Amino acid sequence: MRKIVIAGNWKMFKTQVESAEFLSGFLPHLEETPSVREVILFPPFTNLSLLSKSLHGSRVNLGAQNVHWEENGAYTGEISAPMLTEIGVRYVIVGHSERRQLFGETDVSVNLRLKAAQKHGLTPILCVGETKQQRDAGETESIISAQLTEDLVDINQTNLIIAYEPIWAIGTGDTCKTKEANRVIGLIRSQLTNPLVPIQYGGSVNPNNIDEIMAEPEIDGALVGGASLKADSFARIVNYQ
Ligand SMILES: O=C[C@H](O)COP(=O)(O)O
Repeated sequence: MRKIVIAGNWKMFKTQVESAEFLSGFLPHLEETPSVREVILFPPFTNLSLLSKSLHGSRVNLGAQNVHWEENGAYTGEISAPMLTEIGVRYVIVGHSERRQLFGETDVSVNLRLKAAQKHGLTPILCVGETKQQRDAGETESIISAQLTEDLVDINQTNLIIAYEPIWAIGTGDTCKTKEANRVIGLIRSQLTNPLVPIQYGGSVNPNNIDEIMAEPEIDGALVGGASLKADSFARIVNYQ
């Protein structure tokens, strides 16, 4: 059985006060959540310590939005895996398209980050996906295949989650059709050596489309941006039917 993983990526949103407000609205809803669903929050780095304490004893896991491959060094603005594990972080997003497009991360550095995460016992969520231009040119499969080939060199597939995030669907309200997301996720799975790797869909997931998305057989969860910022909205997603 593959794991179901529902994750909220807060990106650069929420102060500590706002995070605490979110938790007081969100956590009570988890009493209804089936225990097989893994729930993860990815706040900004500045909120990790606070959430680590607040989530202690709850069923919500904590994740970071990125990790550097070195354990320490002169890398201004970066955070290392031991710094994250020390405060109770268990998951990390690697290769998000915003990191690739806005901050110049490459498949080479994505691979290094994945290795560092795994070496220190973090479970990475590797993000892959195509742009609108690439999709229109019929390049979806080849782009994703190339990303997987380069990103997964020497990566242990027993401690890995993948998120298929078509870039044109992120933050646009233009969700990928569920059948199409299911098809692409099936293709991703066919390229893996471990058939049990959970593969999420991400891109304009919201309370109105989550039931349909999760009804697809290949889709093992969701990586949610905007709709994870409000307690009621993310609770409805986590408690999909
Ligand atoms: O990491 C999350 C994704 O980028 C999706 O963001 P979104 O749900 O706001 O489209």
